Amino acid sequence: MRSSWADSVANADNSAGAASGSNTTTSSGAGAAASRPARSSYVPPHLRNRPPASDPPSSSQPDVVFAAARPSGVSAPSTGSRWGSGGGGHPVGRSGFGGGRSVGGGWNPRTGGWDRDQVNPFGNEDETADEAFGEQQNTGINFDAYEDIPVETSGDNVPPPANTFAEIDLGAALNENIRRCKYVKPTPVQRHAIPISLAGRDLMACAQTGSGKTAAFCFPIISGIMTSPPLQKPRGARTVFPLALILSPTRELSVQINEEAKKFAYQTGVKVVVAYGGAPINQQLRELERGVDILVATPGRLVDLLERARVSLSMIRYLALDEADRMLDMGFEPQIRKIVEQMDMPPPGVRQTMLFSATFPKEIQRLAADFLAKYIFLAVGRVGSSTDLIVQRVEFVQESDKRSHLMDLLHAQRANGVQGKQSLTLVFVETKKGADSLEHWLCMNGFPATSIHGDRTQQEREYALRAFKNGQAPILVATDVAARGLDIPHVAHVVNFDLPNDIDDYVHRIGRTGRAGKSGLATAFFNESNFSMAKPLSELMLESNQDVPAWLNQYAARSSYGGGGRNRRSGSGGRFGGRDFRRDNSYSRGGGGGHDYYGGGGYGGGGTSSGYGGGYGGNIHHAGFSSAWD
Ligand SMILES: Nc1ncnc2c1ncn2[C@@H]1O[C@H](COP(=O)(O)OP(=O)(O)OP(=O)(O)O)[C@@H](O)[C@H]1O
Repeated sequence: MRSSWADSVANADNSAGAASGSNTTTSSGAGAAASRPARSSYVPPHLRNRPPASDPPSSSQPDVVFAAARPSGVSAPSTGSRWGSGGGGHPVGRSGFGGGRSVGGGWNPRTGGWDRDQVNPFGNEDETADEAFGEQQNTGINFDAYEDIPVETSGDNVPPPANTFAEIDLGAALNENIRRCKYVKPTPVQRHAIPISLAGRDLMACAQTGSGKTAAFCFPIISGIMTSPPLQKPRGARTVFPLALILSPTRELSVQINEEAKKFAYQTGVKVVVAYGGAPINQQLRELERGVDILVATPGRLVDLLERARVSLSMIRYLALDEADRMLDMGFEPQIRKIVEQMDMPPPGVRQTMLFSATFPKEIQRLAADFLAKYIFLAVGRVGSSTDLIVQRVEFVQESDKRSHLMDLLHAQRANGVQGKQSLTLVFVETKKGADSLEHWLCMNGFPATSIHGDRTQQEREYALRAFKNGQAPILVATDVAARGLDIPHVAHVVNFDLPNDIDDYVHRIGRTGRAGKSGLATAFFNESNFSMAKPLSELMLESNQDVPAWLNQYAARSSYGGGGRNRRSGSGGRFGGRDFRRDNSYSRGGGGGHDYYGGGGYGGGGTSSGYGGGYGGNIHHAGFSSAWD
């Protein structure tokens, strides 16, 4: 562990220790597991060791909270205040401008006019941006934590990384928004990915959760649209022609990317619109008709819009898939192929394609290559690794003891002040039913909780997320619908109440904490039913400098390779095996019609476009760090 962030991690560690130390329901070894006491009837922790009358469960708090977690007359989320009060043009990048809340708009440098529809996504933040900048530069964001991360790039003629935003020519308006976002310097994935994308190259990028991938694909898209000459868009009856498409697997993530992209695109003249399922399509159609350059969408809603001929992809110049491995796994692949290959989108090589995720199993990399042309592979940290900003704990908890154990953790957090006003806990469970039932049980026991899963209406999902973010319900019980991409400040603790079957899902889940250089805590409940996860979990923990319990190592030793789940860690032949699949000697696609390949990589010939010229160009940058990366 490095000293720059050791203190904060140690604090989290202490609280975790306190949180788990009080518990006697967990055993600490596989051997101990065998001699576990018989199941006892459950007594809520707050009633234990107390006279019955002295501490009755609160009856009012749960009801209030439970009611608060349900929508009633929910209003649409506010995206911020309206910008400015007067009309008239204003120079791009002018600081300290306005901050007013009345109707207004924003300067559109692309049309050279005033854009009435533009909303100031920075709200009042912008009023104080000037003072804040320089004084509170990214308070709480510890970039030193990322400095040592090994970076691997492979591909032909990789553009050099940039160390500062100033080195990258993103344009004045975008630079101003970066300043408003209080981003002082690029994160490692941004340093590498932005110059690659600005050079027009396709990219498959893998970087740890919370390391700034959203900006890494948004900045080049916005900058590219800003600097290119305006295209004459066809005048289809009611069809719109976006120039960029950003696809993400969940509605909430699409909403979040839209909000981020709107900030980055503010006063650039680049219009961002979001379309996702579960929300009224007519409202989204009206938004689209007002103009769209960047369309952020979930696949299902986009297919709907394409089939209604309300969106055409014929002018797409940029395609970004966030959580790309998820987008190309079995659930989504047919829809993605339909959108990308069977509609009117320009082919690879004509459009520019960027794929981003924190995890990228090799079999998915192989599929993804179909969407790319002569691409550069970028890995910041090992592919699929978790950041060591997250303190990971695994505790042996039998199914029947999980609720009691969770309550112990939550009580200890309260006692230790870890769950202060702004400190949030995200609890992952396997099923939607399980989420409902745990939420209800927590509320009944005095813990303000809400839940998010696929059986809740979109309104309920958005309401739950809002209640969680604003601390009204500081415990969110979630299925995997909340596992990827969501950037929620102040999530201090992620609890894997039910472990997933796939180590990549675990990486994304715990990645909801420990973001942007902050530390976080993740606790997993493990029992015999998670046997297949023992090995990948212990490997992952070891790799991210965590203490692996001896009993977990014993389970790992007993488990066979490849058992259960998509265990790419074991399958890829070693802890540090996850990287560009093209470097794998066994890479052979046999006679396919791919667009891009490495010459000499065992590719089976017959490609329809150019081979990967110039031989293999792999680079590994170690910023003063020698690891087992090689
Ligand atoms: N250069 C920067 N300086 C400061 N903060 C940044 C910078 N870039 C991004 N951030 C912040 O870091 C946080 C995480 O970024 P982001 O959500 O893009 O992560 P991610 O890599 O996409 O994570 P995930 O894999 O979970 O989707 C966000 O709050 C974002 O505003």
